[in-house]
Amino acid sequence: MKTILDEIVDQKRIEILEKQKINSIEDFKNSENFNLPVISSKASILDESKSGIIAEFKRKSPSKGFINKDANVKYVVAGYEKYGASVVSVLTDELFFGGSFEDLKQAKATLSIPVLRKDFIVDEYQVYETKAIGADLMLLIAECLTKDEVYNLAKIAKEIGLEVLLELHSEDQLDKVNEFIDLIGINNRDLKTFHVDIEKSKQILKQLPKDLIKVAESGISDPKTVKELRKAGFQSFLIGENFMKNENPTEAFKEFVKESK
Ligand SMILES: O=C(O)c1ccccc1NCC(=O)[C@H](O)[C@H](O)COP(=O)(O)O
Repeated sequence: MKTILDEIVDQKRIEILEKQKINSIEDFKNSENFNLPVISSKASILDESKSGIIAEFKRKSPSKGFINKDANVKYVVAGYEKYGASVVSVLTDELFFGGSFEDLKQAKATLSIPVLRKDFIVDEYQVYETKAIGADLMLLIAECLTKDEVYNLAKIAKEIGLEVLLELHSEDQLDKVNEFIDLIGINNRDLKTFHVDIEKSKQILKQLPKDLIKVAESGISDPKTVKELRKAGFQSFLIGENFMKNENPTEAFKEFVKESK
């Protein structure tokens, strides 16, 4: 039976074929943003004046449906930066997450901290596209890529100046880590069942390469969990729904940061 992740990846491949009729990789290389320097997420996360949190702008999700459909991207991300986010993550998938390139472009135009393109990257076309829309950091999800695919996509990303966050969900994906990866995320959410288990992050942590920045991802809703995960060795925390489910995500973020110190 097809999982939601399979469905998302199938849809991505359809979208790529359609997009290739409109823009080529050459077009991306000639675009305005392509040669602009990226802002380093590694440096921003290691900057102790910030919270270590990668705060996410997320309108809806397959696990929860609509979260905050009409949120104002500029307002929300400006608040994230003001109250101490290290990086802002923006969903760019439209069908399953209600995101868009426009959301990411508006976020980028508002912020001086790095922006993560949160999407399902399965083809080199999307890597060039990620740079062209102005992202600083790109996500690769080990669960939907082979070891060779992770290697090739991350290598291209590095060649064009992007930083790469590789997301793992289990120990058996550790062999997909390579020299082009900058940050490793452990996703607490099983992308097949949507079950969230915070212990997942801690279990895999000890086996991760020492020199890479470690990000605990998904299902974090209690500032105490951040304290716990920081103590265990995580430097960063990717959190979306817990802020976006509020009418004012910025206020929720501000309070959360205060309590997670
Ligand atoms: O969020 C989902 O339902 C989801 C389903 C299938 C694939 C990916 C999914 N989420 C993407 C993410 O990585 C999360 O948005 C991110 O880690 C933040 O999680 P949360 O704090 O739980 O919103």
